[in-house]
Amino acid sequence: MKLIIHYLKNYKKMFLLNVVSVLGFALVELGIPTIVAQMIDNGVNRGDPAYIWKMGVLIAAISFAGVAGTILLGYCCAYLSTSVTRDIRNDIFKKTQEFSHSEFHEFGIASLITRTGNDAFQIQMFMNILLRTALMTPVMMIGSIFLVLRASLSLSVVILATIPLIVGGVILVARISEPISESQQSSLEDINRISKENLSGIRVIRAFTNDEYEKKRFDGANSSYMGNSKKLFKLMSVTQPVFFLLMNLAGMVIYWIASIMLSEGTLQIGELVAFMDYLFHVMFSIMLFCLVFMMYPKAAVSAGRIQKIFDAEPSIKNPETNVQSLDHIDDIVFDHVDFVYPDGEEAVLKDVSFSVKRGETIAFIGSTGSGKSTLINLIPRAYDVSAGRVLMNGKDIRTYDLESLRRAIGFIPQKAMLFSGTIADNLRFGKKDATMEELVQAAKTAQAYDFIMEKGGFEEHITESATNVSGGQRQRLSIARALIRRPDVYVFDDSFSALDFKTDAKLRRMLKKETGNAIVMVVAQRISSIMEADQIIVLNEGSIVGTGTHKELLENCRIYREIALSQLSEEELSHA
Ligand SMILES: Nc1ncnc2c1ncn2[C@@H]1O[C@H](COP(=O)(O)OP(=O)(O)OP(=O)(O)O)[C@@H](O)[C@H]1O
Repeated sequence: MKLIIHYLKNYKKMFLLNVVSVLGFALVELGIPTIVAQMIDNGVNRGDPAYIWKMGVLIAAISFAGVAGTILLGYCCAYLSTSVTRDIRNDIFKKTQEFSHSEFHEFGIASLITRTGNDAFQIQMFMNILLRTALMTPVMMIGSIFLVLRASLSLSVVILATIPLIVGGVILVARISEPISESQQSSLEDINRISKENLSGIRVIRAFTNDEYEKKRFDGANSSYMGNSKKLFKLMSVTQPVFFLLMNLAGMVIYWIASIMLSEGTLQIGELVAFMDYLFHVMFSIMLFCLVFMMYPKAAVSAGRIQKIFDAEPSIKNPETNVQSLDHIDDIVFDHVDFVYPDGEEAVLKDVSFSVKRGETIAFIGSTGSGKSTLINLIPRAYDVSAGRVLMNGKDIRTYDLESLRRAIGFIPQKAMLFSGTIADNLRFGKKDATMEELVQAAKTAQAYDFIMEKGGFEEHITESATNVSGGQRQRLSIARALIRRPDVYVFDDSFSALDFKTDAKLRRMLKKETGNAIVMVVAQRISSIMEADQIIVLNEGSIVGTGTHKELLENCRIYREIALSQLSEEELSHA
């Protein structure tokens, strides 16, 4: 509720209109039975057609006002519920943009998608009912109970005795349904996660003929969702008839008492008609109240899950005071850096120190899992160091404005990620206003120009998940995308791995010219990709075990020599 009220504050005028339409609606609904009662008792019973006509016209006029009020109410509810849901979705998206890797890891992508889609939708449904009924129910209930009491005190006793039974039942149903709703949402999350994994990994699944296993896995999650939904439906299907039964029993008792009162002359027929109308309104209000109450647990679970996103504090953020913009990067220094993943126990990087300055190329090599990607991920602050410091221009990178820091870095990730759209759109992701000349130049340097032309040019479409380009083509496009930015620092995280040796060599030669005055940081598995670097760092289990040029390392670093020997012939090595 706190979440909904918070967002409703932005729509005060519309909310006020909603309140007015509710009051109008209630006035009409409660006014008509009183007029009908007078029409029967003073017009029909006394045979006064003029009075009947007068009252008839009044009822028609009020009914029209009622219709207008109902339409207005529907409009206000739809407007408010859809607008608030849109705002919630926008804010979830905005918030997740601030998340660092840790928060994505903590929530999980499938869960974030479910929260943005289904959870927000649950709130929309709930709000729609809430806005119709939350205001109307108390007004109608209080108004009709007052009128019922005024019409006949003895008949009212029956209604007043029924209300606590219904309200108690509603509270019980809500208590039972809350944990079921929670499990239902989490099984929906499992369905989303498995679907996502299956659809994006369909080739691997087929190659390993795991279709059956995956079908079972999906069926498991789907059946669990069905089981929870069935429990909720069962609960509702028992609840509604029980409520109706209670209402009908109350109605029967009322008719029985009323028949005695009519025969004694203590009740008039018009009063009975009005009374039954009020009774209907009391019961109808309670029914609506029940509906809100039954939807509440589901919406509360969804709101709680969304609130958790809003409450999550991004672990990487701008400094609170003295934020400095980083307009250029002259050097990068790692000063005794240690790093432990948030959910890890052991340090993945241990006492790592090195420095690199403009115009230099530094390379990182080491066995898989030695910490190369982790190390370079510290540069754009995907994570922050656990101990030590990363310095740029002599200052800790945590003192710089995060956006300006990331703008100065051209990061080419291990897994090349392209977006659906044209090739030009993807390249301009690096620089929105890049000219065609800039696109061509970057594509040529990244050795992508020829295949772009073969594919039909820069306006050719990249499909979802970039399935219409090969792994090597994806890598070259993501290199071109970074080149367009002309950043101060290039970070290549194993970005040449899918290229053949010839293209790799040609690309590096072209890159050298393009990146001349920048800092270039390269992670690679191939010695040939890094042997010309000014400085090579050899990592082993998170620690630096060698630093130097290719030649120096061949002489004094055993691990480097072993890697080199496994890839190059003695002859190639002797020419190094
Ligand atoms: N998000 C994470 N959470 C916890 N541990 C992680 C995470 N990412 C990586 N690791 C662990 O950190 C260590 C270093 O991983 P990293 O990816 O940096 O190695 P790498 O040298 O780049 O390996 P590769 O050459 O295979 O890419 C590994 O033991 C890995 O399991």
